[in-house]
Amino acid sequence: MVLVRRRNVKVFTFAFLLITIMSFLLNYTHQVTTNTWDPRHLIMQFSEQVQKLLKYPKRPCSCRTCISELGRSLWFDQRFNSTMQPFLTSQNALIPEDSYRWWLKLQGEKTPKNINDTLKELFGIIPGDGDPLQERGTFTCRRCAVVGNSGNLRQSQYGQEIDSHDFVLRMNRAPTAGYESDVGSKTTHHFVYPESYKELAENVSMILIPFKTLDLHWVVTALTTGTINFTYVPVPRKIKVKKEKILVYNPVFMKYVYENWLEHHGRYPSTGLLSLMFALHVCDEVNVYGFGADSKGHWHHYWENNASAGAFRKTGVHDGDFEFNLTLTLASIEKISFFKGR
Ligand SMILES: CC(=O)N[C@H]1[C@H]([C@H](O)[C@H](O)CO)O[C@](OP(=O)(O)OC[C@H]2O[C@@H](n3ccc(N)nc3=O)[C@H](O)[C@@H]2O)(C(=O)O)C[C@@H]1O
Ligand SMILES: CC(=O)N[C@@H]1[C@@H](O[C@@H]2O[C@H](CO)[C@H](O)[C@H](O)[C@H]2O)[C@@H](O)[C@@H](CO)O[C@H]1O
Repeated sequence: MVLVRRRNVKVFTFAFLLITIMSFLLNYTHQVTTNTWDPRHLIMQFSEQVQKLLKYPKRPCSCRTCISELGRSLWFDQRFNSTMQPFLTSQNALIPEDSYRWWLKLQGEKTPKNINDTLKELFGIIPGDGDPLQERGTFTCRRCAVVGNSGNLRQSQYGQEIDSHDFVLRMNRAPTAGYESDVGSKTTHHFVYPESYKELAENVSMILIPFKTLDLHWVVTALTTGTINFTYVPVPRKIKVKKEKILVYNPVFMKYVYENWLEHHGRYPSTGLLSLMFALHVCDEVNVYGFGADSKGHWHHYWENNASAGAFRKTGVHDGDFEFNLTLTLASIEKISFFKGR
């Protein structure tokens, strides 16, 4: 009797362990979705999962390849720093002195307000707890589309494909209405600075890229008193964005992009490069659309004939050629996919 009970306990324990290990391995890639109870099929799946697990003991995502998996390109591994934090939050709002000094020079602000007071005021109004996009609790494959503003999107018919991503990141004055078949209609995150602000749909997260203290202060006033209406050009006094939807790009991350990736080319990174680098650090798969100058090397737009498209080359604020080559290099090592448009 005791012997039979012991054997039952052993069988039960063995079955329990087998089921636990199997379900762990089957869940490991999230790719096994259909359940068939054919034993041969199960054994094959089991051995496939074991092989993957042995090859990549701690995969960060369930995509075919994950951006943050190192060991594919030395060039990439030497530049990519997964500890860098793309968002400025109330938790990391103490900007180190060297980063602050660098950032302060970007637009040569003459009499900046105290940065700590400004951030305290800002995070007293917006939550400052980062973005759920960054929460990596569940083991998934985050597919992101980064959509630049290039005229090469005209007649591209990329719309549906862009909208199929989990996250769609757009920037500056980029419209979708009227251009859906080429650029899509979905936006989850929109990068702006005061001078490029456009009204956003209610469900879109606004990511402010601050290039000066005044930009941070502008968010405060644009949500309250409406007192700032000019920086180096006129800017909107008020913005219609829910406080919970406002996120802030981290100046420390900006410096990292400038040093590690841009290798000090140009005065500071463009919004396109900042968005792309942001995506590399928060997404598992990144597909890039709307990047590429016209035949004169100017940054033409898909929705307008922008007369000042070449201004950045004259002032040297951005090194468009270096940035473009960087994007192509990332594509050549298959860290991103680049869609060149027309
Ligand atoms: C006159 C001027 O200052 N133009 C700048 C404009 C302007 O301030 C905003 O559009 C205002 O809404 O902003 C910029 O950029 P812009 O808004 O033109 O474009 C966003 C990003 O898309 C990529 N791009 C754009 C056009 C093009 N033909 N090829 C591209 O690759 C680039 O990566 C670019 O960064 C900016 O913020 O970076 C950079 C531009 O130089
Ligand atoms: C064309 C140019 O050099 N304009 C600069 C302006 O640069 C723009 O800054 C934007 C952020 O505020 C964004 O980075 C855009 O891509 C840039 O073209 C600023 O540097 C401004 C500061 O006073 O000076 C203008 O001459």
